[in-house]
Amino acid sequence: MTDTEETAGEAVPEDGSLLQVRNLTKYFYEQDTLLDRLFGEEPVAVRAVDGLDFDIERGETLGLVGESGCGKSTAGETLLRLQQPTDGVVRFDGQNVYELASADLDRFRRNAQIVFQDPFSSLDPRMTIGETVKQPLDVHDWPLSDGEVDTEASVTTDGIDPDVVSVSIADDVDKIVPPEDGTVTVQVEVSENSEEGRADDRRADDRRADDRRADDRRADDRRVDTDGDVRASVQEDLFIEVAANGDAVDVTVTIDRSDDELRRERVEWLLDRVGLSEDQFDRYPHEFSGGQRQRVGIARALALDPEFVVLDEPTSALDVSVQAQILNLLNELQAEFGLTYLLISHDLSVIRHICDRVAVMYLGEIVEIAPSEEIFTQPQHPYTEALLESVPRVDTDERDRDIETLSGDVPSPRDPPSGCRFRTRCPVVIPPESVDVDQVSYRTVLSVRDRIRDRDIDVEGARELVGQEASVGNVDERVTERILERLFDVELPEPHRERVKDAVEAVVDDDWERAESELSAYRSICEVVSPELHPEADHPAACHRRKQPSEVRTAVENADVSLDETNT
Ligand SMILES: Nc1ncnc2c1ncn2[C@@H]1O[C@H](COP(=O)(O)OP(=O)(O)OP(=O)(O)O)[C@@H](O)[C@H]1O
Repeated sequence: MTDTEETAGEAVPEDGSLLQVRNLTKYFYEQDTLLDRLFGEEPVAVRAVDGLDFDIERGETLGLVGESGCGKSTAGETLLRLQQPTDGVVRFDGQNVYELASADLDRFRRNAQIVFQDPFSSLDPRMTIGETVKQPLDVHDWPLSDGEVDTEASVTTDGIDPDVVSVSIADDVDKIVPPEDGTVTVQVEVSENSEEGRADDRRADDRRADDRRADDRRADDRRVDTDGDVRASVQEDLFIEVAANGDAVDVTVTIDRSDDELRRERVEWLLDRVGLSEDQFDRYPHEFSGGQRQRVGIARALALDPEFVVLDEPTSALDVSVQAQILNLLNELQAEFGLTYLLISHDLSVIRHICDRVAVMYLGEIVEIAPSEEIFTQPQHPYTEALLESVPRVDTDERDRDIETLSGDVPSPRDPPSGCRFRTRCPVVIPPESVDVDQVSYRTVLSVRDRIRDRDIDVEGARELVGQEASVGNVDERVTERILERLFDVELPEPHRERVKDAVEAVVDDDWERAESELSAYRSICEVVSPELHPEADHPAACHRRKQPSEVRTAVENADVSLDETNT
């Protein structure tokens, strides 16, 4: 059975990972309206996410890093099923999330949440922050009671014959007490009531008259009720009533609050847990700072007690001084609630602060994935090396690294470069064996060649300029020289300058095909074969200079170009 044929109900994780992503692909189609089709326009695919493979272990934080526009947010949203994938499978706890329906889908939606980048626009200004955090609880009808769950009492007695005690537990206590193996067990203690207990009981009665919900609690954090000589207690968030009738003792345990009251209690607890205060429940977002608003966003994401949270640039809209506080909070919450995170960020210093492993993304693809420290100390992909240039150095070894910085913009995902997508900006493109050339000259020749391919050389403009000059001699030769001057400003060594000159002469002759063939010998394996992540490598990098899967090596061998081993 293939991944796509898999049934939603199957819960068979391949290993212990919480999340398994296989070939996750998301294309957006432009020029795809009815009108476009009427006018004969072809749909254009924006390849935002193009075949991602990774796992996230339980309790782990995986970082997804890359420049703006490389597809990080689309990946995060697609794996949460906020966007429909074009292809691929995401298994959460062994289940294919794209095939989930009804109750399974609801469970996934509760279990997998997102914190958005911008705490200013992600909160509704008309809702109080309490309402904002409470909204997912309302939408999912929290707290949930499962009719299949059994309830039972575990009764301990002191001075009371256990045989005379009868305990009734409300069916819906699983809204508060989590079941284990399909059963909720409530610990009930029944004992003789002491003088001290009676006094407490009278005080509790007085308080109950004022506010039963909030104050009916004793110092030992248990709910207590007494009747005559009998005292019964249960965990503090449940309500207990005891009735001593002759020799019989009847104990009833209920929840005693409406769902709405329970939701409010949870929101107050969450606000407190993220460093805000329950008193702020009725305040509006505009009364809060950016950091506080992001705390609200985090409380909201945690409202339904998820296992997995996508953190999409959670600190990039915040002042640097506040960023560390939010990252520390996320760390604490992860430890407290056993959360698993996917942290999306363009900022490697944020990634370093919090991630166990890092996946580096470029133009819709993962180009390197490894434990966080290895990414920072032994980057394998030239793109990762270039990204690291923007991060302040931590130790001397790293300070001494000698790496060229990243130039230019990320190419359009509408028409990504062939082969290695990074090769148009890569400082270490591999030349063919037959071409002995330094990297700067090689990249210069390639850029001339690409302009010839794109017919992007203005011969007429050069002719006009030459026509205005008062020089003598062959016009075409002067036009060629003029174009060469404009195309590059480095001194190209021979024979490369001569070859480029021949190509430009062909352009001036208006023979673009001959021009292309003059430079065809410069074709790099990087533009012919796509490098891949080796599935068995500990630290895979999608670069021809690194260990490649056998199918890539075969494609390289079969290609018309071969790797120059001296450059690897
Ligand atoms: N709805 C859409 N329609 C068409 N193209 C889209 C759509 N959403 C995103 N894209 C394109 O997909 C590519 C990836 O965008 P995405 O927002 O996922 O990148 P990113 O790495 O998260 O960048 P940023 O940090 O700037 O959000 C971009 O080129 C973007 O323009």
